Formats: sequence, C-alpha cells, structure tokens
Amino acid sequence: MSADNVKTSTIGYPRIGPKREMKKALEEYWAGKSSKEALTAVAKQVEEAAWKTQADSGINLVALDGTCYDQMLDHCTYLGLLPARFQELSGLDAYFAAARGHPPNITALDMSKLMDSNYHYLVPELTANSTPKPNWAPFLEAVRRGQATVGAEKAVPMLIGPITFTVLSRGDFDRSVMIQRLGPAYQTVLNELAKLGVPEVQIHEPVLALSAANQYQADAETVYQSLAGTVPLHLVVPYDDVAADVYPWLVKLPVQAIGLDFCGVPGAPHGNSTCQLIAKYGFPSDKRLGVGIIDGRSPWADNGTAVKVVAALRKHLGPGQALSVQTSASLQHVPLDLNLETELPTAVKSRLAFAQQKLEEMVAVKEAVTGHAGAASDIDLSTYTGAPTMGLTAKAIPTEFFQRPAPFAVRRPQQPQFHAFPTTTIGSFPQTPTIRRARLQYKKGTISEVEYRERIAAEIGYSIGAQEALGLDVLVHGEAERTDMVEYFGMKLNGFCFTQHAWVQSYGSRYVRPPLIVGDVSRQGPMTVHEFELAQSMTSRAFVKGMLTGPTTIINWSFPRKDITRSEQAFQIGLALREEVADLEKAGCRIIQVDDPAIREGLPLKTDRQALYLEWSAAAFRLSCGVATPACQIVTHLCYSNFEEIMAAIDALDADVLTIENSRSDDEMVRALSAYGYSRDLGPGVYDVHSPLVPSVESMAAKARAYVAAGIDISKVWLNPDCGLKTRRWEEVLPSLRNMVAAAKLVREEMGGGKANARGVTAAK
Ligand code: MET
Ligand SMILES: [Zn+2]
Repeated sequence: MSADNVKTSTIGYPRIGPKREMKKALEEYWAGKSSKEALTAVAKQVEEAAWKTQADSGINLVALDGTCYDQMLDHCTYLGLLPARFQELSGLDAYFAAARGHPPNITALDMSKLMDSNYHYLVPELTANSTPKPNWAPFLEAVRRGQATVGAEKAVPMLIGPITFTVLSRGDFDRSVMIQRLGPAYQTVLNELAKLGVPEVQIHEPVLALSAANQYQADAETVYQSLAGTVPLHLVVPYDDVAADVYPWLVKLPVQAIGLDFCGVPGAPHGNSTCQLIAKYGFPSDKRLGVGIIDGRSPWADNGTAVKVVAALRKHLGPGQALSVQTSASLQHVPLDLNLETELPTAVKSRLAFAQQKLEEMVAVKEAVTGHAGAASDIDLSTYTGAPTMGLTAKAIPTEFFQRPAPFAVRRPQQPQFHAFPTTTIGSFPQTPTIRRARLQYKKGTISEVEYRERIAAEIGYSIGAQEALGLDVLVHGEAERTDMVEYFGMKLNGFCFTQHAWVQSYGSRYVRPPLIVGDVSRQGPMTVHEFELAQSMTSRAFVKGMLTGPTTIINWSFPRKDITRSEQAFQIGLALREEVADLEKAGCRIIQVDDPAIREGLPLKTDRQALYLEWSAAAFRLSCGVATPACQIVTHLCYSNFEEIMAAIDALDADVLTIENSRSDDEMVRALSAYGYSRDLGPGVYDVHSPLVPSVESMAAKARAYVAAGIDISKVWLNPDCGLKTRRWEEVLPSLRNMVAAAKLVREEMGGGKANARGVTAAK
C-alpha cells in the first residue's frame, strides 16, 4: 500500500491547555478580573498550540476542534438556535448565560453526558418553531486560523452533524422536520469552506452509534444527499461500534470518508464489532475508511494490535483504497501529555499513552503498514472484537458471597429499630478551609502525620457534636479525611495509581483527574475503621454509619484496565470492600452505607448490552455487602440521575435502605419506586444540597407526607438530604438539618406514633 493512500487523521484533541490555561482564563473572566479580549486571546493560543502539536507530530489531517466552553453550545450559536431567553444578551454574554445562567433569573441550558463519556455537553433547547439563523463567521475565522497554523492541506474543519445536534436536543419538535431545516444552514457553511480550499470537512454523528440509530436512516439519507457535492465529507461515528442494522446503509451515505470506532468502551466485555461488520458486508471501494483503532477514551497505550487490525483490514479493501488511521473518539477524553508525569512508576508509565503520545502511535501505525515489508496480521476480522480477557476472580468466587445470609424480611427485625421517619445524612459534612489547610500543610510536610490526624479527629468531633445537638438518629463521621470518595479508596487499595497533571475536562472549566487502575485490586488493610471507631467513641448515641464507596462507582470514576474486563475489576474491588465491611461490623458498626451513585452513568449505549452491565454491577455491590450479618443494616446511596430504567438493578442491590436524590425531581422516583413495588426502606432526599438555601420545616414535612401518600410504607421512610454536604458551609448545614429534624418530628406526631407502631415500627426513643 503506498503511503499516499494511508493517512493519519485526528478527530478531536484536549482543549484545556497543558497548564489548564483555559480554566484559569475562564474563571478570571467570570470573576471580572480580565477582559473579553484577554479570554479570547488565551482561547486562540490554546487552540492553535493544540493544532500545531498535532501537525508537528506528523498528523496529515488535523481536526480543527477547540472551544471556549462547549462545542454543542458553539453550534447553538453558529446555527442561531439559542433559546429566546438569551436573546436580550449578545456575544460572550449570551454564550456564558447559556452555559452558566445569568442573574437574576435567566437559567442556563441543561447539561447532559455526551454519549456514555464523562464529558457533559450543554443540551440545546428546540421548539417546533425553531428556525436556524446561521452565523458561521466565528467558525470560519477559526478555520482560517487553523489553516494559517498547520497549512491549508492539513486543516480539517469539524462540525457536529445535523442528526446528532437534533437528537441530543431537548424540546417538543418533529425530529425529521428539524433535521431537514438544518440542512440549508450546513450547506451555507460547506459552501464557504469549499471556497477556503479545505481538504475535507469532518461531520461528527455519534448518535449513529446508538441502538436506535436505524430509525434515523431516512433523515440521514435525505440530509446527507443535500450536503453532498460541495466539499469532501468525512462522516465520523465515534463512541461505539455501529449496530449491525445500521452499518449497511451508513456506509452508502454520499460522503467521501467514514470514520468508525474500532475500540469501543475500555474494559467492556463485548469488545467492538466493527471489524466483523467489515468482514461481513465489506466497505465501499470509493470511500476512505477511517480506522479509529487508537483508543480515544483510555490512557492505555496500544499493545501492538492497532497495526495488526489495520493490516487485516487492508485485505478487505480494494487495491490502493484510501484508509486513515485515527482515534476511536476525540482525544478530549484522555489527559494531554504523559511527559508531564514525573512520579509514575516506570513500569506503569511505559504502558500508558496520553493524547500527545497517541498522536505518535497513529503515525507509527501508518509507518508500519506503509513500510517496505508491510505489516503482517494474524487477526481474523470475522471474529475479532478486541474484547479484554476475563480474569479468574469471578469464576473463583463462591456463589454464596454474592448474597446476604438471609432475605430482607428476615434481616430487618434484627437490625437497628427507630421511631417513624428516622433522620440521617448522606455522609460528608462541610470541607472547611480548616480541613483544606491541614491537608495542604500535611502534603507540604509543614505538619506531621500525627498533627494532621489530630486535626481530622477534631473535625470528626465537631461534626459528631453537631449531629448530637441536632438530634439526628443515625450519625456519620463526616468524611473530613477524604478529598474525594473515589480517590480516598484508590489511595488505600493496591492496584491504583495517581497522576499529577492528568486532567480531563468534565464540563466547561471543570476538570477531573481520574485515578488509574493499573493492577489487581486488593485491600492493604482497614481503610475506614479508625474513623468509624473514633466517631463512635465520641458519642453515646447508638449508631454511627460506616461509609464506603461501591465498586461500580470506583470503576466508572477511574480509568479502568483494558486487559481484563470492567466486571472483573469490579469484583476485585468488591472483594476488597467485603473485607472492610467485615472489619467495620467487627468494630461494632451496625449500619454501613456503600455509595454507588455512578451505577447509572456506566450503562452501555447499546440496549442489548445493558443487562449484562447491570447484572455485574449489582453483583459486585452484593459481593461487597454479602458478608454483613443479617443484623447489620446495609444502606446505599444513588444520586445524579433518573433511575427509572434501572429499577430492577436497584432492587437487585438488595440493600436494606436506599437513599436517593429526589428533591428537584418532584418525587418522580418515589412514585416510580412505589409503582415498581420497591419494598425496602427508602430515604428520598428532602432537600437539595446544591443550593445554599435553607429549606423550611414545612417544605420537608410536605415531602415526607408525599412519600407516604405515594405509597411508601410509613415504617420504611427515612428523612435525609439529597446527597453529601461537603460543598456546603456549616452556616447552611446546621439550620437545614435542624429544620429537617423538626419536620420529622412534626410528621411523626401528625401521623401518630401509635399508628406507626401498628404498622410495625418499634419506637426507639
Ligand atoms: C456523590 S454521592 C456522595 C456520597 C458521599 N457519602 C458524600 O456524602 O459525599
Ligand atoms: Zn450523592
């Protein structure tokens, strides 16, 4: 294969800057400390540096991505489709109002996770009357800068396609009508881009990787027909393999190149079927195949299979047919540069590749397949999925480990008993400046470990005292020793590694630094027992809750391994947590909460892969808790989303108490759980922890009444906030919880202790 026919193409790159320049620039601008000009200058510089890095690394086709805040929001402005409430504002004011809201009363667009990534985009709002009024000038200006930076032959403009824009929007409108209405707006920009002499234009249509994508066929055919002919188009479908019923028509769309995902979700047991689809149906000889074989969503290096897959694909393409080596998804999902990490063990570092290193991998793959000898391949495409191997742990775990020793009905009478509407919190209390200072000083070495532990103990003491004074029924130690609920456990377990600079954009100016799972996970020793014992020793109240993070949440908020499945890793974590649960109970803990708030977000895009995921994530949870005796009450906590689709999985957790985020959803989940017949204890959040407002007694009493009215057994309702309180201040927390306890007392009296007793509640105090 001649080198001319093989290219390298990027489809997106980190846009936060090597030193998080965008975050600083945005936050200074929002704080009124810098000008629009200063912000725009940083944004341009970060963008151009990223494009230049890609071109300098030898990439042939550089996707001109980059954004001040979010690309979907950019498209709302290019297309002139910002909702009416932003129209009194203009330029960057309107833009940031849409991103973050504008005082006093203009609310922001909603945020949602992009496909199944951890990146949140701003959700466009459309109505039946939405009509594009395109203004592509800022987009074209960026393209010209891209051309000046990397040369016109390499600069590839990148657009979110009309189907994806529409499908990912919210509102009451006809999808097909809207897609066709967008067609002319896209035609306008393609005409302009043709005049600029671009080699091609990338159009990203991730929604074509959804199970439901077959329903978009007619819309896709019509709109892409209308876009054909002005400039070569490269249709990119990242984030997963396309469904078998979509592939045959997708590859016939009138575009010149189609970029597909050959990697899928890191650690997913089903792998990715793109190779098999190509082996089965072939690939049109007049199009370039974009081989997304370098994993855009995982920081692990290619292990040598990329060359083999590309070499095997060549056999299915026509002689001299064009191909491009690319990433499976935008590299925005991985950290920027491995070279910034100076403290990672060499054995780990040598197996990693961040965005910049992935550029080198792409170039190396291209060189290997175009080299003199060409590359050999032992891969049989018709069966190849690239799925990780299943380790041995799951098979070796006795089945009884996955269940509690007795069913809920038998467990509950043996567990702690309370009056009706017992009160508790979700775990964390304010992370005060004092705590942050102590942590910083300890990190810098200006205070000793003993001193640090004493300061944390003092914080625990304060929160225990506060909870006693408030009259809460079940206390927590407050999590002062944890910065983050996943990082804390990662640091205590074998098998995790932490980076210094490996930031990834979560949304806007908010970046996260996920831990890496680099080896088999196991427990070194007790992780939370000391804090539990300390807290319990400080109170004469009977119950301090143990507080752990569940296996699926640890996996979903980390970068998992790719050599074994995510489920295997979840079971390893489950076994480690199991030892902790056993130790907590031994230490006298009778109520243990295992938070698994991220279960919903790992749900696979493909509907036929969801059941397996839900099965292993619930199993890993039960593995963690199954060791608890029937007398130990297991609590779980879920937040962040709508759980209606995964009700059966929630039930399968077999937790004794479920606490859920609820206050903003108008009790939707409570009614759904009741309709489902959920029969265990339930603590739907009575107030929103994201708001600094102090909720009134009456508002929370009304919630409690509504739960009972919705059909939740009065003897099983708990009152608690929506989530942890670590981002709040004590000045807000104390009055809020005081009101919550008062609300509990009010409804308890209203509904009558006697009545509650008749339904099986044992009065505790
Ligand atoms: C995102 S869920 C948080 C649960 C944790 N126990 C906390 O209270 O912060
Ligand atoms: Zn939560």
